[in-house]
Amino acid sequence: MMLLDVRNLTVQLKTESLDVSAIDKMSLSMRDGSIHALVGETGSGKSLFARALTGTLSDKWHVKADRFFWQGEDLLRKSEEQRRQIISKDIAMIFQEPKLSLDPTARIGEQIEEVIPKSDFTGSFWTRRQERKTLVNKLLLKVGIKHYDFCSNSYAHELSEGLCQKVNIAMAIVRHPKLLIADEPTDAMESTTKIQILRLLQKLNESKDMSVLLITHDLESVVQYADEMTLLYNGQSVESGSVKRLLKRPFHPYTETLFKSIPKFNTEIAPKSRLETLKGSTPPLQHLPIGCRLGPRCPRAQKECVVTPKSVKYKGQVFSCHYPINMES
Ligand SMILES: Nc1ncnc2c1ncn2[C@@H]1O[C@H](COP(=O)(O)OP(=O)(O)OP(=O)(O)O)[C@@H](O)[C@H]1O
Repeated sequence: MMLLDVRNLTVQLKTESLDVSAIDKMSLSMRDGSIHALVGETGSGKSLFARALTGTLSDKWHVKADRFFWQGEDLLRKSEEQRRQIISKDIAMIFQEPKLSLDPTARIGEQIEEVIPKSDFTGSFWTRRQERKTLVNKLLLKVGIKHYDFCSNSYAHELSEGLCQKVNIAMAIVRHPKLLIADEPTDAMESTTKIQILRLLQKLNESKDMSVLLITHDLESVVQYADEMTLLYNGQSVESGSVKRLLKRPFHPYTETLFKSIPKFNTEIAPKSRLETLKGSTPPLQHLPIGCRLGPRCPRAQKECVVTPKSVKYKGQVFSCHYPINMES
């Protein structure tokens, strides 16, 4: 079943000097129980998309979409309040820089206790204190923290980044969300900690049947941990589909270049030769090209590319390009 189906989501920034679509008709469909990666260079709009989904953008951003289905339910037909209730019950989010998400003035245990729903406490008033402690310890154990007493008695600054991210995950799963949005959860972490966090998310996905939207620019993690991916360039969805298929046969030239820019995925490259990259750099929000935003950097761009390409579904993948590659095979 489809967990999430968003079509043509646009996020506009309207100020006195600027009126621009930071996200331009982006679509994303996610299967229930999957790990879906949302991939894109820095500034491509990954976090904006996540915040638009969860309704946490400020008033200067204007969000509209043609379709927003959650577990088969049309959320666009609901009132804002109903939408907020559904989303806050079913979707949780963790962020990069895990220490900043925690309160520096409270011990970890106290912070976790605060997010445990009252309905989880079943004992009498006199046993509450012990019950709270047991629930906190159980949660910490669930995210792989064996020294739970030490952890719950500490402040965020006394713990490592990896431990703080595990605490954030513990707090996020306390209400058993259907979807966990992990916004660059391992950014700037050293590789062993990064693997621990990604494995934990994978384990929770398998054991708790919790879907994960993994926001990242790290393609190696995507290939290892995600089932499906959506690739974003400058606020436009480029291509989406199963990670394995996209790696094997991308239809969009941007997807191909991105995979080829990583030596591990570019087996044809001769020793000491240059890795493939696109010329130029991503334009700022104030100077976005019209039509396909990759146009000025794309080796296959032609006149037609000044018109935004429509999404095409082909062999299980969805891509937006006037001149796709690998179509004949
Ligand atoms: N509060 C804001 N005010 C103005 N522009 C913003 C704001 N937040 C984001 N943007 C712009 O919106 C675009 C998308 O930003 P976003 O943070 O979603 O990118 P991202 O893909 O998540 O990048 P990163 O990987 O660096 O987190 C960027 O051009 C960014 O400069």
